[in-house]
Amino acid sequence: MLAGSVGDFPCVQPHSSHCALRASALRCLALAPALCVRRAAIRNERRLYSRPNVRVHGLEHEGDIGARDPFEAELTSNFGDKVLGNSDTYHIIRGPPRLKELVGLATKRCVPCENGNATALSEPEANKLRGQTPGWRIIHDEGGNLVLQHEWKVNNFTAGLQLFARIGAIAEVEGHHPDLSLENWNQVSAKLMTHSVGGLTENDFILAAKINALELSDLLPKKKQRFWA
Ligand SMILES: C[C@H](O)[C@H](O)[C@H]1CNC2=NC(N)=NC(=O)C2=N1
Repeated sequence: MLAGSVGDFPCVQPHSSHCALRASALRCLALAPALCVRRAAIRNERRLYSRPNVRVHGLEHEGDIGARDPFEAELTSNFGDKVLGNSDTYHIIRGPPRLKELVGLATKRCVPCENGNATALSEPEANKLRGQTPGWRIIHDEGGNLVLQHEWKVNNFTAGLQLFARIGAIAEVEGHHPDLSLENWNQVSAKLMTHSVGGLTENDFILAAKINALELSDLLPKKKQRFWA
């Protein structure tokens, strides 16, 4: 009575459907281990492919897709100016999407600083604001005053003049103006300082952030997008 396949088991009840039910239940039981193994394999496969295996700073953050706020050390170390390889490659550290709208420098307006109410920022204060204006660096002019500078290599001389025009339009709206130069036909430089104060004020960083928000891709050579985090 015990030998053979499931179908050989005698039906102990006269009612044939009960017998069929019992036989199919036994068949399922017999198949269960194989089904369990298969289902576990599918689950495992899905688990492996459903979580992006993203490595951030040598750690594996499951589900973390990458962008993060800059660390304090990166901000104060002008990280953006010291990247390896192509030093003028854009490394955009993306904060939470609404951060810029709420508190970003680009949303602020320059304030008139003729009435002596503005004072020049100290170098540490300037360095802190510089962290919000990637691509700009702080240099000293011949008088030792702090200046915020950005250089672009544009496609051609005409692109340089167009870049002047786009920067000039913002400067006129804000009532705050950079010193612009176009040399060697495709090297544009913008230097920002608050002349009435003889140093850097928040106005300079606001204008720099607004210039950073300009769409300039049509004026600049295509560059390889590099991501670091
Ligand atoms: C009257 C006018 O608003 C002032 O002269 C503005 C014009 N643009 C300016 N631009 C800059 N960079 N510094 C200034 O002090 C300044 N002053």
